Parts: sequence; structure tokens; C-alpha cells
Amino acid sequence: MPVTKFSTPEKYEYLSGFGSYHSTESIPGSLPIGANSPQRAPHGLYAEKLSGTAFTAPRSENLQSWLYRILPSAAHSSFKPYVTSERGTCGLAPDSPDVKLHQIPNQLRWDPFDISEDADWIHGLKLVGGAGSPVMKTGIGIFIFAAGKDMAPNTAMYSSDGDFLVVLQHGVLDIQTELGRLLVRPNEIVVLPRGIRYRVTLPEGPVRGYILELYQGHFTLPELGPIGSNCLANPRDFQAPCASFDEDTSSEWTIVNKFNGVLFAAQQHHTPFDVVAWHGLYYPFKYDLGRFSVIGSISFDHPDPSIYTVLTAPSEHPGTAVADFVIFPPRWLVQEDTFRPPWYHRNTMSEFMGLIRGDYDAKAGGGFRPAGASLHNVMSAHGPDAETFEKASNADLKPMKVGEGSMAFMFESCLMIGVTDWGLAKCKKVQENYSEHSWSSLKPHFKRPV
Ligand SMILES: O=C(O)Cc1cc(O)ccc1O
Ligand SMILES: [Fe+2]
Repeated sequence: MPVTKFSTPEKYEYLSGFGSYHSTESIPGSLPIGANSPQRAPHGLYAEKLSGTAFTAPRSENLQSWLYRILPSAAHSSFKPYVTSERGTCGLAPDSPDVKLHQIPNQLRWDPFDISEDADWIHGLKLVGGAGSPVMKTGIGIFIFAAGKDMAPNTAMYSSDGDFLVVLQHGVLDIQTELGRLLVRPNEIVVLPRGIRYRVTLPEGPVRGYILELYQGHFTLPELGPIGSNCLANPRDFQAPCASFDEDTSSEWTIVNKFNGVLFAAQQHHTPFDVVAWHGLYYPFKYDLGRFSVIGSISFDHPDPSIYTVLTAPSEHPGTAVADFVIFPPRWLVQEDTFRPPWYHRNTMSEFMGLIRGDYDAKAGGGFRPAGASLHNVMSAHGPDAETFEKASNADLKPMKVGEGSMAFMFESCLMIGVTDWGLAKCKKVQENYSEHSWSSLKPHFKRPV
């Protein structure tokens, strides 16, 4: 059965292409012709520049956009700490003042995280782990989000810390961004770059999922090498919003800013969603994982999971990612004389995994469930559980479809991931017996030749 691919519902308009230079205006003539900042911008709009890289970054990396809006973003009160009774002071970055990270070598697995009916997007963000620092613009943060309510009216949020890669596991996200609206459904991901303001509402009730926040650089497509010019995630399937705006220069708005994992709020007397037109390379975008064209072995052996990379965040060292976003879509396995599940391994990279739906083929023994997670940190040994090993080493190797109706994913990072107090204890989801359950019943099959 082929994977379902989403089409665009009415009310939403997108521009196609990864890394494409987009221009979009919701009122014709709103973009200045042949200039970015004329003495008077069209229709009495203000021109505002939004930088995703240093102005002087090489052209191949440079990400900037020009926004034409009713009032500039600068028109707001000063930021004050945003402490609510539900939120408390729970830090949201590896080096936030009140966050302690525990780097531990144990294999970890979490039961499905709960949906919190009472929380909105802002209150439902929980830092599970990470490495590095938004202050130094290095590393990543890994979050679980769960919300049952729309964000409060007239409230918008942005992160100064990094780019959010949101992996939706349950529900639907309607995200109004400064640059336009995005509708995100399960099996879709969305990238909300640093600084872009947005408001999340939930048209179909509660939502839940995972977020990888990237403090350094930006996500890009992996190289294809000998694969050639197509397959994996094709650039045309990435969708950015067309400009759409509200006209509201009289109501009170709260702008919540995540700044080194601490929330601050400022007030302003106008909507932040007043961008009538924009052009540039720095924008939010979404991608339907059902459109990923999977590559695999058609002879023998189990290839590295890098062939399933959707997006990568490169480090300064070519081929070594600060984070890769890797998926395990439904696919045919046809290899001959091969142990088909993942091999047993110890990896210098850390592996945080989640499950959007279905089962994961390396864990036939159960316990890795949708909305749950696992972490195999730097050099922590792991691989198929005992049940998977027995099945796969005795299987009749006919062509076989794995992962039908399923989607697992991995955030793979060159960094050692520390786990927060929330992730280790407060969430109450850590499985006590993960390692024992998975690998203690593996039997020796060695027979010394006589
Ligand atoms: O550990 C895991 O389940 C993820 C994984 C999958 C795979 O096919 C090869 C290596 C790997 O780390
Ligand atoms: Fe692994």
C-alpha cells in the first residue's frame, strides 16, 4: 500500500522549493520593484529586514528576508520575565540558569508522553535533553510538546535560541507565522526558524510531538553523492507560506520570547501578523514525510541509516552533523543472505529516537511505542531486541514490506546528549527495565568448529 501524500487544503497557499528565493505579496504592488528599502515603501508599509545568518555569510549559506509590514517589530514595551503558575521557571535550554543536564551512558527508553489538555503550546514545551548552548550558538535542545488548548488570543511566540524542527505525532497544528499560515498534520514536519513570530492553534484538539532546536547554523538537505539528483526528500516538496496578514493596529498583544531557554514577554498595541509581503531566503517551511523517496539495498547487507536523512545540520567538519533528522518510512526489504534489521552497534554519534505511529522493526519485543522515545548516547551499545534477533535470523528472506503504516525517526547528533531532571524523573516515563527487557535474554549461539 503506497504511503498517503497530503494535498493542500483550501485557505492555505504555499510556495514550493527547499532553499528557493521566494517573493510573495498578499496585495499586488506591495513589494518594491528593484529595491529593498525605498524612501517610501509601497502602500505606506514599513520595510524590515530579518537575518538568519551574518550579513556577510557566504552566498551559499546566506539567509535573509525583507518584510513589508504595517508597523515594525521594534514597536513594543520592554521584555519582562514571563512566569506563569503553570509554566513556573522550568528552563528550556541546556544552559538555562535552572537546568541541570545528566550525561549518563545507560540506554534510555520512555513510555508515551502524556497529552496535557490544560496546556497551550508555550506551557506544553518540555526540554528532555540537549548539548551545547544558545549563548555560544552551539548544539541542540530536544523537546517534547503536548498541548490541548490554543495559544491565548493575541499572543505570539518566538525563539532567539535556534531553529525549531517540529515533528508532529498527534493532532493538527495551525501555525500563523509572520510570513503566512501553515497547516501541519501528523506525518508532516515544520521548521520555524529563529526569530520568526508565530501563534499555534489546534483545529482538531490536542497535539503532541517532538522538537529538535538547533542552536548553530540551519537545516539543509543532505548531499546525494552517487545517488544522483533525485530521491530522499525532493526540494520541490518543501512548502513555505504565502504572505497573508491581519490589519490590527489597536489591540494589545503579548510577545513571548525564549531567550537562552528563559521566557520573557513584552506588550505591543498591534498584531505581529501584519506582513503584507515578503521576499527572501529566510522563512518557515513544512514537509510531508510521506513524500520521502526511500533508497535501500537491493542486493545484501543493511546500509547505514544516513540513507534516510531528511534534513541535516552540518558541523564545521564535513560529513559530521550537529544533528541529522532521519526517518524510517514504510519500505521493501529484499536483501539476500542478510540479517535485515539494524545491526548491533555502538555509535560515536548519539541517537534520540521517536515514533510517530506504528511499530519499529528493530523492537519486535514491544516497549517502543508511538509518542514514546529512546536515547542511545555516545557509544552506548544497542541494537535489535532478543525477539527481533530470533525472528530475523530465522526468517524466510522473501521480499518483505516493513513499517507498513509506521514512521519512526531519529535525531542523530555528534554531541553527547545530557538529559534534564524532567526527562529523567519528573516526566515519570522512563522505563526501568529497558535494557534488561531488550537484551538480557540474548543467547550465545557460538559453536566451536570440531
Ligand atoms: O539504532 C537504531 O535503531 C537506529 C539505526 C537504524 C539503522 O538501520 C542502522 C543504525 C541505527 O542506529
Ligand atoms: Fe542505533
